Amino acid sequence: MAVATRLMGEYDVPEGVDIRGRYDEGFAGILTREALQFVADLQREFRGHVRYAMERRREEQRRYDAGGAPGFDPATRRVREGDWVCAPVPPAVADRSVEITGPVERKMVINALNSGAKVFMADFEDALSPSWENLMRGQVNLRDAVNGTISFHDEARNRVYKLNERTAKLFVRPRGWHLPEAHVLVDGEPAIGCLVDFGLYFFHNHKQFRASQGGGHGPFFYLPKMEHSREAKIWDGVFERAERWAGIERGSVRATVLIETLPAVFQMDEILYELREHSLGLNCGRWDYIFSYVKTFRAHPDRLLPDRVLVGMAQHFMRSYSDLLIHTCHRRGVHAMGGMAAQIPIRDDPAANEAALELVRKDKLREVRAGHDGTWAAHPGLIPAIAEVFDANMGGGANQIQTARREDARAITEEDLLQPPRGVRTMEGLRLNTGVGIQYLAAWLGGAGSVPLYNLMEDAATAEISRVQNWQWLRHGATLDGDGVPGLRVTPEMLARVLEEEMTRIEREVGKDRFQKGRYKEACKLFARQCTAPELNDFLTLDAYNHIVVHQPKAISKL
Ligand SMILES: CC(=O)SCCNC(=O)CCNC(=O)[C@H](O)C(C)(C)COP(=O)(O)OP(=O)(O)OC[C@H]1O[C@@H](n2cnc3c(N)ncnc32)[C@H](O)[C@@H]1OP(=O)(O)O
Ligand SMILES: O=CC(=O)O
Ligand SMILES: [Mg+2]
Repeated sequence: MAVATRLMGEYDVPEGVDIRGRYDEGFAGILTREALQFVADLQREFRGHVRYAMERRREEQRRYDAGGAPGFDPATRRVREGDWVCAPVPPAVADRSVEITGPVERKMVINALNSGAKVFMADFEDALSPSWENLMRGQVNLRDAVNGTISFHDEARNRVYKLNERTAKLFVRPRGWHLPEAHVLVDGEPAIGCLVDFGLYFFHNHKQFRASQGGGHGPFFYLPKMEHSREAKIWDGVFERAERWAGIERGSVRATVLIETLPAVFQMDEILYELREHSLGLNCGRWDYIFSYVKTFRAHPDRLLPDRVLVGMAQHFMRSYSDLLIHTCHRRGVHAMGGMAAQIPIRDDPAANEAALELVRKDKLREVRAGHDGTWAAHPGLIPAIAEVFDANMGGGANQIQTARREDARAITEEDLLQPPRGVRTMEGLRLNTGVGIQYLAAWLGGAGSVPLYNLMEDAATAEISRVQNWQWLRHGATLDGDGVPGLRVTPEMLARVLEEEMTRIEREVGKDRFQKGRYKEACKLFARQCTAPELNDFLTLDAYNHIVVHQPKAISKL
């Protein structure tokens, strides 16, 4: 009988699975044979559906490129007009007034769970650079967090971090459908990243989570970047498959879907319908939504965006999206979550800090008055101010699902949702996009997926806006109409000059040493290539991902 020999320093994998990431004993506790079998089964069952859904995305984009636009689908009118509701919200998460988000980094996980927020969304997505190390450490951190054993020793400060008695409820955001996981091969192909994230987390945590956090429900998830209800249907199938495997009740797993692509705003009822037994509502992912507006209309020169800083929630198309999302969720009996204000605390300047806090308060006041049931905080320092605004304006309830029906939003039309944002385009806008884009990418290549830049939080979604806006302005030779210089158009020469000047400025700001040690030059090259590509690439992180994949050679010594 043939006996498979496992080499020392090699993961114990089931048939058809190959792990190409670094071996680590801690990671091996996550990448067990049984867990990998579960992940491989998910891949095999759903990869065909995902491939088809991605092909349909490309097909739709070709239609938009030919002059079309997204809209409500006449074929699903009955779903939109029907009187169905989603499964009731589990009591454990009825109150989600403040949710903190952050990457799955060990200290941050502890800080976020202790932050006083009702929910912590642990992020494998916009806030994480998906290197093998980050992903696997993230899984270890989440397992330890769910088990309640997580701790962290900050040696520099000689401070030990542990969980408080009361912690936020954990939601996990896996990557989007489009991202592969190059370190996990199933049947010779890179795995679908989000099924690795979901599968490993679910496998190791479902039991403990339901007992300690979910009150019999859970685990809970956030689902990013979907464009169509068929993609939500795949997730529904994944959840059902996981529930059957675990022998738990159908509808235990719950998820909030981010509405953060322009096509998805026309599919909100349909998305909730597909997930109606597993739904925990929708969230306004405003930053990716802006990115998606540019991407969807990349071939439409009449829809050029103004400066990034001017595309806020006060723009008609953004307000319409948030209002319709609230109406849709409340009609279906689930949470309508608000989004992320980009401001973060400014430690060394009290006046600037107060001004930033005031902007956050204003944004949150708009959200709660509009009817949102909760919102996101990027930083623990913002939680008291955000909680105060929500507590004072939610009428004493855990949420506004029954009290803020927003029937007026029924009148929102396709034109409202597509109306181009207003404002000027400036050289300063081009510079800011460029400087932020390069610095973010340099951080991402170095392993940090969310960073503070010029007192704002930047992550993959905000960086995408910078990239696609530069691309759009260049592609269509946009006129910079806010600088008082008539006829100033964005050209390849202008962008090349701005790239060079921004690199000089970044070097000055971060210092020669950090500049040399950092990955700024590589980031600049990548960012420039993305901004000048003849065809707009779908995702910055897809191109950049190749730069962070590290395949390990096979181990050599025997067990
Ligand atoms: C578009 C979207 O998708 S939004 C959602 C995705 N983006 C995010 O989740 C961004 C989350 N925020 C962050 O990552 C961070 O706040 C940053 C990178 C913007 C700033 O982080 P820092 O520079 O570390 O901030 P700062 O130095 O002020 O941190 C102070 C303390 O707060 C902690 N902290 C800051 N943000 C967070 C957070 N989101 N969650 C948990 N802890 C946090 C830090 O770990 C630090 O802890 P310590 O005092 O124990 O060392
Ligand atoms: O994920 C959130 C967003 O705004 O993008
Ligand atoms: Mg997003």
